[in-house]
Amino acid sequence: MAKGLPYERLDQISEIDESGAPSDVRPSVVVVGNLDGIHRGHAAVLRAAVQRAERDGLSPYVLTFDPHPSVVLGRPEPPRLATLARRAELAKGLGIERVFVRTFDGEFATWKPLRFAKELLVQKLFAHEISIGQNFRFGAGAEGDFSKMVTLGESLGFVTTAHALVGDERGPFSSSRARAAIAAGQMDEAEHILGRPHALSGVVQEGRKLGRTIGFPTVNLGNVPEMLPPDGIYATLVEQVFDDDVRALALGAMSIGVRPTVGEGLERTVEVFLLDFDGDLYGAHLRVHVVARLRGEERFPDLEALKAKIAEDVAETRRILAGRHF
Ligand SMILES: Cc1cc2nc3c(=O)[nH]c(=O)nc-3n(C[C@H](O)[C@H](O)[C@H](O)COP(=O)(O)O)c2cc1C
Ligand SMILES: Nc1ncnc2c1ncn2[C@@H]1O[C@H](COP(=O)(O)OP(=O)(O)OP(=O)(O)O)[C@@H](O)[C@H]1O
Repeated sequence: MAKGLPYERLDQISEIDESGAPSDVRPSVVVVGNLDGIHRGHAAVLRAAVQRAERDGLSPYVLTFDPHPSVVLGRPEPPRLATLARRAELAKGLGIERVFVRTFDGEFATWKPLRFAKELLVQKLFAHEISIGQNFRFGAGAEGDFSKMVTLGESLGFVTTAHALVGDERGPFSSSRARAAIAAGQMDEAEHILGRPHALSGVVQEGRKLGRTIGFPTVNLGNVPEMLPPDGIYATLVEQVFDDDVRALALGAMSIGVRPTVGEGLERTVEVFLLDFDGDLYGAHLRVHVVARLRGEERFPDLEALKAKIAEDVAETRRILAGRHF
């Protein structure tokens, strides 16, 4: 496994058949799916798989795909709720032992359900049980479904369990529903679906340092891989991510936008004013949990007016996040 990655890639292995299984694989319960964001429905399937693995003396594994199958199928890639590394971290937090990733390329997209079940699930991952949600589809043209998996298991020697869909009065929780909530700036709805606030991540970059002159220095996050909510101002909880640890850092008032008060045609930035924090964070890896949307981005007549509004945002951030834990 590549150092520092909480998951293991199956790409070469699945293409070079004679190389056999990845090392040290044990008889397993395998949860299969994109699992983007690991929302509450995914979490229920994962927890149930971990319990069954314990009961039956098996190892609980995840098999997921990268990039998202849409890319190969000619559809635009949906914005990511969580990176592969974060998905693996969340799955492991629920008790999953190993997370395997199969590169989803044009060739893999042509695999029939039988080949998928036989070559990947049984021969590589030693699956004795497969755990999926009722709506799971797999194989070329998405022709495989739960009953297909049951039939395949009967001939290949594994048991398939379908977890009842988990949801609320508006329907099952899904990655698409979480994306729609984020796109609408409904961070409480996103949190309801995900079971935790949507999080952005990135490395702190140099900004224009204008924030200092107005009394609100900000950390600028570069290359955020996760889906951004719409431009505007948000109350956030900020953590610092280290190689083997994640630590609470500060409450943050975050601005996403093009800063119309400062200039015309500026690039979009994601920047956070950290409350009660003083220190150098250039190069630090941060995780920003987006709890609530405060307002849209506005163009103020001058920096004094912007400064007064940011002070209000900060007070509002404190109020909203009072008593909230990281
Ligand atoms: C809580 C907060 C709210 C902000 N709201 C706005 C806004 O409504 N309009 C705007 O033009 N810029 C807004 N900004 C962005 C500021 O213009 C920006 O922080 C400032 O220009 C400093 O930029 P710098 O990173 O280049 O130093 C906001 C920033 C923060 C931290
Ligand atoms: N609400 C849910 N309850 C139980 N299981 C679910 C739920 N949503 C998805 N699953 C199961 O979790 C696994 C991974 O699902 P996947 O990430 O592919 O779907 P999804 O969350 O519905 O995403 P999308 O909205 O992009 O279709 C599948 O086995 C799927 O059936």
